[in-house]
Amino acid sequence: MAVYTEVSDEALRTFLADYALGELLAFRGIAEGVENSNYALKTEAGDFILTLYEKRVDPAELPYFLGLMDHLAGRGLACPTPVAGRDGAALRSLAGRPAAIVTFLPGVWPRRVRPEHCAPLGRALAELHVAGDGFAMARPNALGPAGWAPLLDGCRARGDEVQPGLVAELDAALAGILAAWPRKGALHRGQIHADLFPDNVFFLPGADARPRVSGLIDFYFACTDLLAYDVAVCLNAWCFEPDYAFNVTKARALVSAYDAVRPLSPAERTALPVLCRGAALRFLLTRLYDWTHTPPGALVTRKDPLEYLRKLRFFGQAGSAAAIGA
Ligand SMILES: Nc1ncnc2c1ncn2[C@@H]1O[C@H](COP(=O)(O)OP(=O)(O)OP(=O)(O)O)[C@@H](O)[C@H]1O
Ligand SMILES: N[C@@H](CCO)C(=O)O
Repeated sequence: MAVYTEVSDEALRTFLADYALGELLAFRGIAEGVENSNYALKTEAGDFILTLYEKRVDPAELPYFLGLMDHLAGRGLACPTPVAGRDGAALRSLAGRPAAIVTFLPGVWPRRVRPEHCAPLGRALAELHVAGDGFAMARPNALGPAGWAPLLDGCRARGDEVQPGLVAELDAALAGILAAWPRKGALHRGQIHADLFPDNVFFLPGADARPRVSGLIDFYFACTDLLAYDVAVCLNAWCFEPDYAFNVTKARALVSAYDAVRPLSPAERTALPVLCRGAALRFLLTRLYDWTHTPPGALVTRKDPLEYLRKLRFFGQAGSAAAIGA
């Protein structure tokens, strides 16, 4: 569940009085998501999402996230648009937490990814990268290569409880990835989503009944980093079957649709295998950290780290970019 902070009727009415959204018509907590408290809000002005930012979000970073969504939506990307209060500020406070209202996006995220989802996803990712151009703020990727060794150190004591030998395997993988990582300036940088998993991409059927992307959400890992790394995140999150087999048809659809909007440079294409290994390690490490640090009974849903060990091993032996659909 993801309603950590309860909002009383009275607090909500006082909060909404600072917006020009008309009367409140409906309000309910949303169970999905693990990071923040989310509410669906309906007023005379339409449908919105109210988010109360919880402990894992640094309030100092919220102007970047909200500013980026505003910039991308202004460039026509289907992402939530922050709604400003009467005083022009979108970032406010409610029930003792930083809070913001964003526009509601219609659509449903795919519970089971089909090949037909992958081309629209690739196109939407490239559109995000193109639309991010010109956004003036920057945010370093806290979960990028420099963050992996400290994360692994945090898992050292209990990592092998998840699988014997895991920590040594990850030490070796990390060393290999860092040695092969693209040097500074070699690949294009920009604003990336960095967590574009299926539960963050909404689809609706298009006129031809094929899925089309209706919205991208959850920009709270967004940062300024290698654009091709975002492609690597998507190859990890979208292109494996439930039995962990890599589906190269999905990968080709994703990469070629991306490439049609924002052509990958030869250097980006060549780097994709190591970027995929890095992305697999990133999700493995954050999952392993949560797995070994979350007390039983906590509200946070723990995700399986070993899913990403399999992906890391796959990308470690996959070899060329062609083998992973690029
Ligand atoms: N702009 C939006 N339009 C429609 N639904 C939304 C929107 N933003 C969030 N939601 C709904 O709220 C749910 C949780 O949102 P989100 O994934 O951002 O939560 P979170 O707690 O920050 O995330 P996570 O745990 O995935 O990092 C989504 O699955 C979706 O159902
Ligand atoms: N997408 C991440 C969770 C953080 O949003 C994962 O699956 O590990």
